[in-house]
Amino acid sequence: MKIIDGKELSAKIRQTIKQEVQEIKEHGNRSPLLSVILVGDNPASQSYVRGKENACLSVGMENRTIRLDANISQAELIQVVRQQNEDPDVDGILVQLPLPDHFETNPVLDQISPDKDVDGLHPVNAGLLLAGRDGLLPCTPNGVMEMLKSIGLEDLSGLNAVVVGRSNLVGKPLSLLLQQKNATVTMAHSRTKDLAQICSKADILIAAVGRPKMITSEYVKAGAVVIDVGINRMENGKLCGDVDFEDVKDKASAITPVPGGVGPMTVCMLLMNTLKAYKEHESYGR
Ligand SMILES: NC(=O)C1=CN([C@@H]2O[C@H](COP(=O)(O)OP(=O)(O)OC[C@H]3O[C@@H](n4cnc5c(N)ncnc54)[C@H](OP(=O)(O)O)[C@@H]3O)[C@@H](O)[C@H]2O)C=CC1
Ligand SMILES: Nc1nc(=O)c2c([nH]1)NC[C@@H]1CN(c3ccc(C(=O)N[C@@H](CCC(=O)O)C(=O)O)cc3)C=[N+]21
Repeated sequence: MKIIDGKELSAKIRQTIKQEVQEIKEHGNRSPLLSVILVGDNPASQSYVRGKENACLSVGMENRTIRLDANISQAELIQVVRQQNEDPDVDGILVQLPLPDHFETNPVLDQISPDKDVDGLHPVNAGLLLAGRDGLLPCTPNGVMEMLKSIGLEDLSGLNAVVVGRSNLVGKPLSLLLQQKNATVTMAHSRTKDLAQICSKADILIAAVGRPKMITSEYVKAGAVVIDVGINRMENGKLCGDVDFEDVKDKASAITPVPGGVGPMTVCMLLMNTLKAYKEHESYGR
């Protein structure tokens, strides 16, 4: 069984991003800039945002974190998003989710200019993905595809993929990307009947649910590739995936760990999207 090391793979990809950023700056151009908007003081969100700041630093990109009080209004938050849209130095805008309860998420995300939507969550980018056209892809799904590519799974013709979870952030876009690569995709969710039986037909099994260790060996076909997107914080403070790693590892042909799996790839794809947005911005000479 092979462990797909997301930390190692993301470090490798970050290295190429770093080189490109360096070349950009050596030619006297401005640096790509990611702007992260954090509302409130949710500890998990704060830690993710620090992770994004460090990632930008590690590749020499500029980073701006806008920390806002949890009590600001929806209108005030939208004003901040608009300022970032209008700022020509800003290539990428990310509104850290979840927002505090009194905000409506979709109307806020809808305000992000699609060309700066490095999370790939704006309806325009979601629509481009659905249509199989070029746009900014959501980071976690894109990171999973990179992990599959790294073990030689690029064309998925003839393979069955089962994605457990159908969120707009992960399950739904990932299902589309897998299908684009010619996998035969099943999207499973909380209303799915006989989940274990369906999962056990998968050559590629993806867990994006948010239930610690729910995927045990009975869900897994011998030799399957198992990708664990879940990030669950346990009472002891440790992170745990949706897959019961110890139980599944000897049955799978390849498996991603948590931590050190999909999480670091997500952050890496965010940098890649910011660089992509930068290139688009520069070539259109705004
Ligand atoms: N590694 C990373 O970078 C990232 C990790 N995550 C993690 O991935 C996980 C999923 O995130 P996200 O998609 O945002 O979560 P959501 O809560 O938005 O979606 C969860 C999905 O799982 C389904 N589900 C819930 N319970 C079951 C069940 N018992 N059996 C089958 N399906 C079930 C839900 O079904 P239904 O639609 O019917 O409700 C839903 O589609 C979380 O642990 C999250 O922390 C998220 C983003 C990035
Ligand atoms: N607008 C928005 N976009 C997101 O992409 C987004 C979000 N909001 N809100 C929360 C989720 C979650 N998410 C993670 C990113 C990195 C790790 C990550 O790097 N995890 C490390 C461990 C980090 C640690 O130790 O805490 C790992 O798995 O090895 C995890 C989870 C992005 N999300």
